[in-house]
Amino acid sequence: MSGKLQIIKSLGVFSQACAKRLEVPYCSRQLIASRLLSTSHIVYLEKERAVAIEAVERASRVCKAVFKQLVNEETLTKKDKSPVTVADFSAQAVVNSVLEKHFPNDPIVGEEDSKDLQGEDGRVLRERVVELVNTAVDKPMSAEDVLCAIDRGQYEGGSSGRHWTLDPIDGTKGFLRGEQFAVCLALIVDGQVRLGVVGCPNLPFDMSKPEGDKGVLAVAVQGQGAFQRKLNADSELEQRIMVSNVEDACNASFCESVEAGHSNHSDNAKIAELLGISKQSVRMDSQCKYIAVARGDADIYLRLPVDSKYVEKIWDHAAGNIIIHEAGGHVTDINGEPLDFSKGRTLSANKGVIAANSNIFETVLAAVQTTLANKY
Ligand SMILES: Nc1ncnc2c1ncn2[C@@H]1O[C@H](COP(=O)(O)O)[C@@H](O)[C@H]1OP(=O)(O)O
Ligand SMILES: [Mg+2]
Repeated sequence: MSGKLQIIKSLGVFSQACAKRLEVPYCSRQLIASRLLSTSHIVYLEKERAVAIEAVERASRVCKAVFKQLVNEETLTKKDKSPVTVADFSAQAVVNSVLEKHFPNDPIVGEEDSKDLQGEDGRVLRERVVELVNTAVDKPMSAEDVLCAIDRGQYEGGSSGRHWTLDPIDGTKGFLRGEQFAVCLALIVDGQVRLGVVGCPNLPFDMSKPEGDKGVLAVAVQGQGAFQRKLNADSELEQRIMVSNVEDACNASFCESVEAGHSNHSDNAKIAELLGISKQSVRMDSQCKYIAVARGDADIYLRLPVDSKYVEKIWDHAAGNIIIHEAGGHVTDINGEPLDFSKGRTLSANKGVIAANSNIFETVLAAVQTTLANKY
């Protein structure tokens, strides 16, 4: 069989999904095939994309169930961190077991390990996690299976081969406040992020209707654009998302961490002043900020260091980074360097993060560098 024919045959299983993303009606397989053949990278990572979406949707369902309980539960004070801990471990076990089923040889850099769930000290937490995980997987998992699944996340990362990186709940503070949090999964190949999926269970689907449907799944594969769909909805319909087209930085709006301990609010304020920005900044926890910029809800994401010691982790940025790029935006650190995901579990070659649309990026970077001159 010729190479061309082989590609067309292999299109059978996913041509409908591709049609959705190409924004063409689901039409003849031949038409889709001709489009795919003319841009052959579009078929790249199709299975990985589908599996990552499934994993993030399952884990998001688990997190959302705990989140709802936490928000409604009167007996739990928000100071009790155990619900988010249970959801965090459970989400990592669920994602890792989905990945293991489909890609048993792929290592995973995950935020959590099973230490706190071991032995008699970890028994209560372990039992709660095992029960929750079993609400979200097809095949029952024993306590041992769950601990093993969590510990598949201990890979050290690096610059060669492929691995996944997972933040099972990014924005735990937002989760506990009843606000934004995200399940974030990315695939890194030879040090480059190729696929990112972010599940935002509490983010309005349409920011102009903040009280409308909540739950967004954002996804991007390198070279294929960024998309959003409703999280855990019956429909798999996807909408292309794009960064804003603001051309003058003074008309832009900032998106920043709620936590002043994660990103320097006072430096952000100085930069806003320098750029002539008068709009109030949007404060939000987690990688939801990347999604807000990727779909034009805000124009600039600044994550400025609060001290010289903190080193960012790859799971906190990989998925958001590719989604911004594929939505037409730009991401670098405060020195204008691309985020380097080849250094292991951390972004040890970078300091801080700046994301914005391409029109204003250079102006924003210059303002950041003027403000932070010689500080880090
Ligand atoms: N000093 C710090 N600077 C930047 N990020 C931090 C710092 N301390 C913790 N974080 C991380 O910020 C992320 C949440 O960011 P955001 O404010 O945007 O929601 C978490 O993953 C958190 O990591 P950890 O979960 O290990 O505490
Ligand atoms: Mg995180």
